[in-house]
Order: sequence, then structure tokens, then C-alpha cells
Amino acid sequence: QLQQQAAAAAKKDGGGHELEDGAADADTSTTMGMSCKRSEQQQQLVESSSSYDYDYGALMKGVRHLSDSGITRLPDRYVLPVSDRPGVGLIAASSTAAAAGGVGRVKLPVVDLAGLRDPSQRAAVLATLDDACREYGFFQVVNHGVGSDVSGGMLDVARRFFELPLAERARHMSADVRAPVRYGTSFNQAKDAVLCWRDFLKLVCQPLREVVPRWPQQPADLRDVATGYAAASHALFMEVMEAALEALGIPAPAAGGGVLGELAALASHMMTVNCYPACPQPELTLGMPPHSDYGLLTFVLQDHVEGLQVLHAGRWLTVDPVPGSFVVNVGDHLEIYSNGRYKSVLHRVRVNSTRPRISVASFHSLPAERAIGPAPELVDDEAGNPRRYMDTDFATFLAYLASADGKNKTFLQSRKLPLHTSS
Ligand SMILES: O=C(O)CCC(=O)C(=O)O
Ligand SMILES: [Fe+2]
Repeated sequence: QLQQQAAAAAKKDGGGHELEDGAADADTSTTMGMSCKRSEQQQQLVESSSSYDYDYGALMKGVRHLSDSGITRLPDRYVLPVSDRPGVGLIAASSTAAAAGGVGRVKLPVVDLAGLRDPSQRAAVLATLDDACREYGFFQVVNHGVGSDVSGGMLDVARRFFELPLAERARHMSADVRAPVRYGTSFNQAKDAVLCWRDFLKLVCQPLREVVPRWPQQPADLRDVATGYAAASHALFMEVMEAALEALGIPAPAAGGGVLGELAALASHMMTVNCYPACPQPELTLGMPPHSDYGLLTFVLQDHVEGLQVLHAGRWLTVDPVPGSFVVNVGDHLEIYSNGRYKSVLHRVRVNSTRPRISVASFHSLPAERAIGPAPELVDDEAGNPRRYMDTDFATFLAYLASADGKNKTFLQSRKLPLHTSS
């Protein structure tokens, strides 16, 4: 029976794509085509919503294994169609965006947490944060107080995890997307028609005390280091979320109230440790396809190697890595909660031929079953601020996947109220 399942999985893998039409095949010179990629968390939900079986064959060895084996040519499974390759600049349908096209660099707006903590500077920092979330959906935080022992230690233990023998890493492979620990490769290895040049270790971080005993025991310090890092990331998330709510003009609730109170009581938190090894033909593939993130805010810690690109005004901008800073981006839930004021934007990861790259992405949001809609404070028909999104929870997400919408709209687009679909 296992063999049958593996065969079925391999077949789906080869072009099944029943929930994902358009991702690889669509005309990617339009934003719509590009938008069909779902976020990692969304992919997970897809896996959990269909009885999916993995092909535990050669594929599963991942790209670290391929890179270590010294290949000089990119295997066909990783070669993207020409229109999806990273060097192709034309990514938007509109002529202005097409004219802008291409690839550039960006120094993300800087949100200084020391300034945020200083009453005389807080308003100015909030204005920077507000601009960044509207314009880019991305910013970086500095002076955050998370020590280099914590963040540098996390990157270091991540690197050592991927240096473990494959057999040790493979102990954590799991088809159960809710497993507190999961090791794998590509974006959604069971479904990707073209694989991505990425291996990952996914750690569920909530409730922290309960899940840590299920995390890897190798390297021996991983649990300790990742626990400290997860706690720091959660604390940072709470502080930045509080600032974002203030910037949005949502009054601070009485202690324990409002969204912040809910998050303090119960938040969802997942960490993905990404490994992008050196790749023999980086211009033919991607480490991660264009996608948006599903939660409220994502905190990305990256090493000194660039690779993250953000879609802005029709161009892919490479984010300059700033050692010691966190890259923060708005997820789908915050776009909805802010009634469209903040943008959950597409981003992707490029790889290169000489330098392996490690990143750690922490996804923070409300619990999956909590319905999220625009904050009432931000909806005011008379002031020209009608409600722009329907309420959204896990169940509506699954319904979207099963619907025709899932084939040609992003999840976010599918949650927009009809009046505003063109905006
Ligand atoms: O590797 C990166 O810099 C970004 C990772 C990312 O976008 C994700 O994990 O969702
Ligand atoms: Fe992402």
C-alpha cells in the first residue's frame, strides 16, 4: 500500500496541481499569474486538508544533499519555465510597471526600537513604521535589544543542523503538517511541479513548553538556543504589533483587552529555518517562489548573504542584509485587519552559486480558528472607509482552496469585498 501511495504522490507531483493551477503554468508576466503562489503556511494547510502522501524517494534528500554531492548542472526538476526565472524582469501586466520592470536593490525603511521606547521619538518612529507598511509591506528593525548571542546563536545552530548527516535530519521528516517539528525540502515538495532550491526545518513554537520536548535533540544545544530565540521573537512581535496598532490609530485597550490581550493569551507562532545551499545554476531556479505570508507579522533573521526580494512597484528589489537587524513583513491577516491600509506583498528568494544562505522566519498571528476581519475602528462608510475584506479564518481558507477562486486569485484577493476587487 505504501508503494501505491508513493506512486500516487509521484503522479500528482508530476502535474497534479489540482489546487494550484496557474502557479507554474500561468502567464507570469501578469501579476495575477505570479499571485497564484500561496504562502508557506497556506501550503501547509493545503497539505493538511487533502490526504497527502509523500514520495519518500530520492526527492526527499533535498538540495543540501545535491549541493554536497558536487553536481555542476541543475537537475531538470528544479528548472523553472523561462517566464518564472529570477532574471526575467517583466513581472507586471500594466505598461508602466512593465516599463519599470527588472530588478533593483532596496534598503528597507528602518524602524528603530530604541526610538520607539523613547517617548520623545515614538511618534516619529510610528510614522516611519506606518509609511513602510503602506508602501513596502516590509521594514527592518534595529536597536531591538535581542542580543547577538541569541540571534547569531540561532543562525549558528541552524547552520549546524543542516550540516548533520542526512540520516539525522531525515528523522524529522513528517507528512503531518501539524507536527511540532518537520524537516523537508522545496516549497511544497509533494505538490511543486518545479522544485525550489531550499531545505527547511519547521518548528511549531506554541505552546512553547509543550512543543520543545518534540524538537530535534541534535545539535545538542538546538532546543535551548531555539527556545531562547522563539521567546525573543515573540516578545519583539508583541512590541511591534502594539506599535502597528497605535500607528493604525487603534486605541490601546485596557490591560488584557483587544487584539493585543488576545495575542498575549494565545498566539500562533511557527518558525521555519531555511537553508539555501550554493546552487550550480542559480539563474534557472528560486529558493522560494513568489508568495505572501499568511499571518499578522513575519520576522526574518538572515545571515550576511543576500537573497530575499520584495515586489515593489512592479520590480523585484533585493533586500540588503543588515547584520543584527530583523526584516519584518506584513502578512495577509494584518492587511485584512488594517482594512487594506497595510500591504501583504509578494516576496521570493534567489539563490547563488557560491555562498550558502541561512534564514529563520518566524510567523506570528492569532490562533487559526479565530476569525479576522477589519478592525471596527478602521471602518467608516461615511468617511469613505468602507469595509474592504470579509472575515477570514481557517475554515474560509479551506473553502477558498476548494473553490474556483483558488485557481486564479490569491487568498487575499478572494477575501476582498466585491466593490473593491479592482483596487
Ligand atoms: O529566506 C528568506 O529570506 C525569506 C523566507 C520567507 O519568505 C518565508 O519563509 O516565508
Ligand atoms: Fe515569506
